Amino acid sequence: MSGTKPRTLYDKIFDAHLVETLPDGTALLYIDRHLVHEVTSPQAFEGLRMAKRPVRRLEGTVAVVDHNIATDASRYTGIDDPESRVQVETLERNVKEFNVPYIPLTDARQGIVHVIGPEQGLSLPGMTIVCGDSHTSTHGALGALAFGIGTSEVEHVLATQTLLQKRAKNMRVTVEGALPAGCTAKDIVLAIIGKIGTAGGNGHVIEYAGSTIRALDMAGRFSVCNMSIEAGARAGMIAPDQTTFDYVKGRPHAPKGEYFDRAVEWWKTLPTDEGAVFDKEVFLDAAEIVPMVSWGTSPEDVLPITGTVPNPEEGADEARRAQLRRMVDYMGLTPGQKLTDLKVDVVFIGSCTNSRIEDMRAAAAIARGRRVAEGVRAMVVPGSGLVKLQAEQEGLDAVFKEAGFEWREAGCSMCLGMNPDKLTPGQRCASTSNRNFEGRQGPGGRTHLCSPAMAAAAAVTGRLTDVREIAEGKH
Ligand SMILES: CC(C)[C@H](C(=O)O)[C@@H](O)C(=O)O
Ligand code: SF4
Repeated sequence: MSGTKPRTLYDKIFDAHLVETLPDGTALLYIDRHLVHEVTSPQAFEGLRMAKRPVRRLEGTVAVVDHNIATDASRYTGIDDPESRVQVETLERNVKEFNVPYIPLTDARQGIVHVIGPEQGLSLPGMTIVCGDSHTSTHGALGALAFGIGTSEVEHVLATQTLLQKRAKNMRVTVEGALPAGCTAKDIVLAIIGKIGTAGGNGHVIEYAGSTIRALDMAGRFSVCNMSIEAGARAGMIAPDQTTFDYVKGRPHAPKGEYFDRAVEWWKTLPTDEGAVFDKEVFLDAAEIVPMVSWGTSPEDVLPITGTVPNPEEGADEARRAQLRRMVDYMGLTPGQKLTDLKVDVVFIGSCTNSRIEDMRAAAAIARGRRVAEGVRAMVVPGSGLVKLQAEQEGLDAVFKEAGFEWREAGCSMCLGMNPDKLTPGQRCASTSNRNFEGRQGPGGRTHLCSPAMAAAAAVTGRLTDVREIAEGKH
């Protein structure tokens, strides 16, 4: 502990969970919540089995399937792909054998691990939260320390409920001012990564601060923290405030009554102290943010939708020029081409970045009374069964279906090519997910990351579109 020295949100949660510091300076941290999915857990359970160890703290652990499952009715009749099938069946066997709490496919609460954690109140402010998944940073939006771990660490947490960690450096990204029309949390985080690059957060935990961040609802905060890993950071966090407490209150696993009030008292002590020093600080003026879209194959290769495809020959050095040439080629682009001239084949609205009810509403607002353009496949994939139910209660499914969108079951879906929802080679997709790597949505697929409203706009016009034109009645 650092006595009266002003501390950051990250330092406070880290210190509160410190079991001991090893001679080499590595910290042993207590882990409050361990989320488990089918991709990164098989060898971890196998390790326990071989060592004849039980899961140390069952009530701190919860498992769900999300990556490998289909998002149509075929999900209930078995998985065709052998690798996917083995992963799902293995998880189901493991949770039975080890008694781990499990949310099965047939349960309305099933969904993407980073959507259901907060939704169920399993992820709470002040917690340490881990999962064998890089986008665990999402949960940091609650004012928690949440990060992805590798499979051997999954085994360590299962066995001991602790984790060995090196303390990260503190970085603060401050965004100030009112968000311009047509812009969302997704545009904020794409703009941040565009500015600091995919290595900008290396070795750091990012705290997002400033009036623009404070004004975001929880869904927006999850979107921002979700992509911290795309900026190279270990985790992303936002200080808990009234927005957080209101979100958490009444959730199934959140503390109740007097316990909730006591928890809030502690949560209120977590925000970074006045005078705490950050190792790195970045500032953004919200007024400069415009609806963003990625054009290349890395999340830092983003541009305002009003932009044009860069000319690789203008790259700073030969390495960058070669990289730009490759991206332009892979993405099937011509330098100087207007981004709004790019025709899309597929639109994907979903993923742990943008599949909450607020995202569904934002996309539906654009879809309402319009039609998906000829030849475009547009799919909407809610992040959980409960998001799906809520959207249906609000009539959003009808809005989407009338407009020609597919309305699917919850899962990771086309965010990554691990289940039947895939792009075919050469297909161009406007996607609300978080990664645009080569082949990410299927071999040869071309991904353009954007917000739900921007993705819906692309669906109805058939090309990348400035959502502000829709608001102006141009489409
Ligand atoms: C499958 C899993 C390990 C992976 C991750 O860690 O992020 C996936 O969720 C992803 O988004 O690429
Ligand atoms: S939705 Fe995408 S990013 Fe999120 S956990 Fe699933 S595969 Fe990973």
